Amino acid sequence: MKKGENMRLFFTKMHGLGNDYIYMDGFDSRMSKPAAWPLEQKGQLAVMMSRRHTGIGADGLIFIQPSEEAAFRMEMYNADGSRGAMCGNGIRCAARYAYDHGISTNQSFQVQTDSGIRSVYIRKTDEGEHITSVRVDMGVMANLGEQRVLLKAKEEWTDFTGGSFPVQYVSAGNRHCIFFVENVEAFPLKKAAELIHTLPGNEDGVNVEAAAVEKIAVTGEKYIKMRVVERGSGETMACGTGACAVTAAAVWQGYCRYDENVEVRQPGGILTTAYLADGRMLMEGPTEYVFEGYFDIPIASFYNGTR
Ligand SMILES: N[C@H](CCC[C@H](N)C(=O)O)C(=O)O
Repeated sequence: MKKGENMRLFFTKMHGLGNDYIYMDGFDSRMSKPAAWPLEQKGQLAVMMSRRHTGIGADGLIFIQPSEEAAFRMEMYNADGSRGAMCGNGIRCAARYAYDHGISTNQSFQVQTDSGIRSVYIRKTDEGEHITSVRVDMGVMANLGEQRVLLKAKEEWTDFTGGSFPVQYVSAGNRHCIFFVENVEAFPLKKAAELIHTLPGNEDGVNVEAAAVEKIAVTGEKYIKMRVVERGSGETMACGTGACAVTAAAVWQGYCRYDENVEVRQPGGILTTAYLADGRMLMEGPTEYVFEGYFDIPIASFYNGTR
């Protein structure tokens, strides 16, 4: 391709609970093998395409790439161009895409991620006509320790008086920091996330959640309410790895039990998780197509990140 020319990039936009990503298919013969593109350019592309006004609009960009170890390899970038190691809503959508496009012909298959191989299962209606959800074995959740953080009320924080909060760090293949709070909606999550990012150990970023374990009044059944400010994407409507991390933390803190299904309710909808006694976390939830199309970028802007 010559300087001054456009490069045409085909994509499919999908979302899981409103956590929306642009998917680019490295198996698609119309594309010039994105697996070979330099990482920096893929990050720049994520920034350009994710912009809500001048791009396609998304929380990030996910490449579905050929793999020697699994049906495909998932390579994810946040909206700010940073690389993400794992994405729970993303892996469900990528798996759904792979099944629908013949990349896997089995309903059960494996996906390679930057934090290891994950097993996925495409669940269908009894007649086998429709896909109802995708379940993922999210692997082992690692306890990265607890900390007490002081959120001081700043003058401009008129709605928040501050306080000292215990937080739980969890790796769900990516890093999470969880505040268990009384009122998830009222908690100043953005401010809390800003503070958490300044603490030692979080230099490379961290996904920050506010969560509460609540009960359905009539049945007494427990569920988790959660909001998230994601590393590299800001506040999103939902986070799959976040739901898993919060479920593990709720079990460690004694709010929930091993081997029980837990509903994690987020602004974008509900995910079901189950923390198995053997340490694995299962996550199941919906996947939706939004639209597909192509994105033309002038080759020059691809190399300097503008559009
Ligand atoms: N939304 C995602 C997480 C994206 C990962 C990310 N923000 C990071 O760790 O850099 C999820 O459903 O799990």
